[in-house]
Amino acid sequence: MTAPPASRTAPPTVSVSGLTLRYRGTVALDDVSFRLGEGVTGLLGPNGAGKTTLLRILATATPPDRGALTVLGNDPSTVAGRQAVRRTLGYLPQSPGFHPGFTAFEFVDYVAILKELTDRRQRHQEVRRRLDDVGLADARGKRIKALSGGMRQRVALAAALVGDPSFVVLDEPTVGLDPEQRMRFRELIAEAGQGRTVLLSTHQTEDVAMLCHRVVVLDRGRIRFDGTPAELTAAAEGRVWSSDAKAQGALAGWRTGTGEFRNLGDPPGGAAILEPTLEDGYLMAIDGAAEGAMA
Ligand SMILES: Nc1ncnc2c1ncn2[C@@H]1O[C@H](COP(=O)(O)OP(=O)(O)OP(=O)(O)O)[C@@H](O)[C@H]1O
Repeated sequence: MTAPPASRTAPPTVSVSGLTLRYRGTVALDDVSFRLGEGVTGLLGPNGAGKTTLLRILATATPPDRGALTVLGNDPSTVAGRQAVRRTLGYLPQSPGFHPGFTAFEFVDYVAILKELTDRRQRHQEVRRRLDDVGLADARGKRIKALSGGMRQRVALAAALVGDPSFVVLDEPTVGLDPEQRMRFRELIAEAGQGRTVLLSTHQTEDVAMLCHRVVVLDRGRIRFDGTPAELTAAAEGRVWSSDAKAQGALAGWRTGTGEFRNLGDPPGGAAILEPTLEDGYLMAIDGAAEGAMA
């Protein structure tokens, strides 16, 4: 886990209050409020929790039905505010929507043009720099359709970081990557978090444990936890135990490689208590089982 940035006491970059959004009958976000400052914050939640919806609102791609949002003091509900937010924003969406015929350079350059980097020479320099940073210096001229999944993700990250945005929104950037690529991505995201506000949506609790100074857990459109990864892990303290057979009444329990069962929930008296992991804390949060510690 990275140390909290020194500027944590600085005013928040992003402030969200009472965000609510429905899709016909589905409440995707229900009265969501939080603040983000410098550094990498993880956003964890199961499928359908509302993560992408929240990120799309933060990236000004979708307006909320209700609630207020400010990014570096700008209000995206006005046209001028939206433009100001977009100038300070880097967004890696869940499906980056590449034009497969574009080269890596052309795609990042296209995003740089949308970000209003008008001076051609400076823009091209910036595009080369971002592609170099993600290790794609030799693949600049390659067509996106000829790149591997991991390389495409790196192009998408270069596009998110072009123009040096202050606020970076990453929607599951490590999905589908092999362990080595994920490690490389962690380095890049940690670097991106230096001096910037980064919100990282992921299903990987390991990514959060290794990268984030803070974690927000979203489930069924509501925030279930907001704190440090250590606090989320501590929420499962005394709630994980081992047994020879699957424990009755456990929230979750599975046989591990040693043949013993690892159980999560309310342990029986005398149970062999195990050290919790961040994933245990996360599972408790989404089961609403550790209510005292939850938001
Ligand atoms: N365009 C849409 N029309 C109708 N319902 C939608 C739409 N987009 C999302 N939803 C619903 O809103 C809820 C939140 O979806 P969202 O994609 O934000 O979740 P998520 O946490 O990003 O999920 P995942 O981890 O699977 O990507 C889900 O119930 C989803 O089915």
